[in-house]
Amino acid sequence: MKDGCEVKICGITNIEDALSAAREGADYLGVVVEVSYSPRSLTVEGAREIFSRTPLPAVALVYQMSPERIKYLVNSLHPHALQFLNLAPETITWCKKEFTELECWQSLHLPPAGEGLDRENVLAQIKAGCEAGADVIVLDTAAVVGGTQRYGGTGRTSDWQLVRELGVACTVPLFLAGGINPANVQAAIKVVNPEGIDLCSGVEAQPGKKSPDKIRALMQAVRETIREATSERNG
Ligand SMILES: O=C(O)c1ccccc1NCC(=O)[C@H](O)[C@H](O)COP(=O)(O)O
Repeated sequence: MKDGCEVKICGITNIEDALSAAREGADYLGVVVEVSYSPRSLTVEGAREIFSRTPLPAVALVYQMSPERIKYLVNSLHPHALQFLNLAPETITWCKKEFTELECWQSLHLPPAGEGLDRENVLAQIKAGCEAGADVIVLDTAAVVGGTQRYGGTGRTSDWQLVRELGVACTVPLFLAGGINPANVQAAIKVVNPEGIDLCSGVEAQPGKKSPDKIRALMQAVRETIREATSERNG
């Protein structure tokens, strides 16, 4: 088990939730920006208060955004990182040249646990993201929710044993996402041993609104898992 596990609380839609994530000790927050299929999506203008007031490094999640709009977003919000929801090796390479301080995170999607997976295809995507210069690979679950195919915020877990195996191909930090909540986070960390976890619906009171109590319970469980692993390692 690694020495720690970073936590990104994603799908933040308001400054109160951003401050609550910071208070409870999260490492990053994520804001979905101009992604039409997300119920948690904000416009660049609507996200301004969160990015300007949060004490945490803030990640802007985008889907097929044009280079012009990316420039506008970066110059308006000054995010710590852009997270690409579609496989975007060329955009990552361009961003790293254009904005030298900006981190680029790449989301990749797996089916829910128990559904078939094209292993070689996922490995090729991990390789493409890493070679393009991604700073972090996020392995998330894609699933049909309410009759619609969704690429994030599904509340569904993937096959974590498989994620652990696929993660070996990552030459950059791996974050696990998809269906993580206070009740299963210990198992998620123990099975996958990721550098970080990324979660959204598992700490919500209702869609789009976080529960401070759930964030606290999640963070306590993460700390407990790391503490146990450290004391086991030290005998
Ligand atoms: O949260 C959303 O609504 C969302 C929609 C479309 C793409 C990404 C989205 N969220 C991004 C995240 O990074 C979530 O933390 C990740 O998908 C895990 O979500 P969940 O299964 O709800 O924990």
